[in-house]
Amino acid sequence: MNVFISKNIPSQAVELLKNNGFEIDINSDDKNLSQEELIAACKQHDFLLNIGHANLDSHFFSSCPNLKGIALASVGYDHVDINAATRAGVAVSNTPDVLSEATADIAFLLLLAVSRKAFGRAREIPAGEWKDFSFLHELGIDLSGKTLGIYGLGRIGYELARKAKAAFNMNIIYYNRSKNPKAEKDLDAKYVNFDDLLTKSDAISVHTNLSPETEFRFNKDVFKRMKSSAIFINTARGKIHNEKDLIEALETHEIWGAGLDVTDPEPMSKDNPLLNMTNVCVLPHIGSATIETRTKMATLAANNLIAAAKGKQMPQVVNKEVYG
Ligand SMILES: NC(=O)C1=CN([C@@H]2O[C@H](COP(=O)(O)OP(=O)(O)OC[C@H]3O[C@@H](n4cnc5c(N)ncnc54)[C@H](OP(=O)(O)O)[C@@H]3O)[C@@H](O)[C@H]2O)C=CC1
Ligand SMILES: O=CC(=O)O
Repeated sequence: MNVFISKNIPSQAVELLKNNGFEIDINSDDKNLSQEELIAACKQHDFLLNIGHANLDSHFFSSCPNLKGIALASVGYDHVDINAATRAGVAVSNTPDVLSEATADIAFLLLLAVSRKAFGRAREIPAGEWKDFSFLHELGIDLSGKTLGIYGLGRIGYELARKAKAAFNMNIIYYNRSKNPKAEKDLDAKYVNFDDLLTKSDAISVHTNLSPETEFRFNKDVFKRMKSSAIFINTARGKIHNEKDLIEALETHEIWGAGLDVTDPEPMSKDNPLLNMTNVCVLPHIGSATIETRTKMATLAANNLIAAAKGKQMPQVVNKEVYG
């Protein structure tokens, strides 16, 4: 069995694959591969351990007839045409749970940083703008006792809610398509409709997957309905908010601030106006980027491939129907 690994991963996961009899080829340049480069590599391989969000569509699957399984080193799989994978007989797995804490930490970091304008204030130092102590210059807002609205209270949303409750005693409200009884019991989270989420939250954090229903859900009309003192956080996918509308909402003070770990496109242009706003923090998609979490993600992906190579169901398979 051979596997193509599309970027460098922690050595523990590579060793695990080797010890289980895999022949390994790695894109050790660590550069993003175009779809044609990925196809050229996968044509020769039984399995793909995929890092990153390159589009794996029906053209990809029909061009790689030898491929038997793909282990994604991500929980999100909006970049994969799952129906095309199933039609091609390719099992696809992802990495749920192991990255929930780390990603919630980044949402929490953004929430706190935006509330205190930390990135904007830090930029004053290298710019030579920190002249004197000011009592009223660019003040932040407190989070304690405020209401955190979670759009998509699943695995990561739960971890953020838990942290916000423990650290700031925030009231948690949330909107999903179905209720989350564990969050209601553990955290006293209250289920609300989407309109109440917008009008009652002091901060809204997005944790849904990207889908046709969530794409551009946060747009001009939605930002208008939020409190003018509200903070918008998105660590899920850049396409869930409309960036032009977000910029306008910030410029016209329809909302108070924003924190983003995800943008559309990625990377964001270095000239993007969001990067110069004092009430905005943008990070380069680092939700799961800790040594421990990336090691767990790669190991989980490797274990899925090991199961597949033994003819077993991948434990974290996304398209179970591929097994018939
Ligand atoms: N920044 C980063 O580095 C990272 C980003 N992510 C992103 O975070 C996303 C969430 O991950 P995770 O928490 O594990 O996923 P989960 O599936 O556990 O949670 C997603 C939640 O969104 C809700 N949801 C889905 N569709 C809708 C909808 N149309 N309207 C309202 N709610 C909806 C779901 O509830 P229900 O089904 O009841 O509606 C569920 O509670 C990933 O898909 C990925 O895109 C993940 C990891 C790292
Ligand atoms: O964006 C990261 C993921 O795991 O999904």
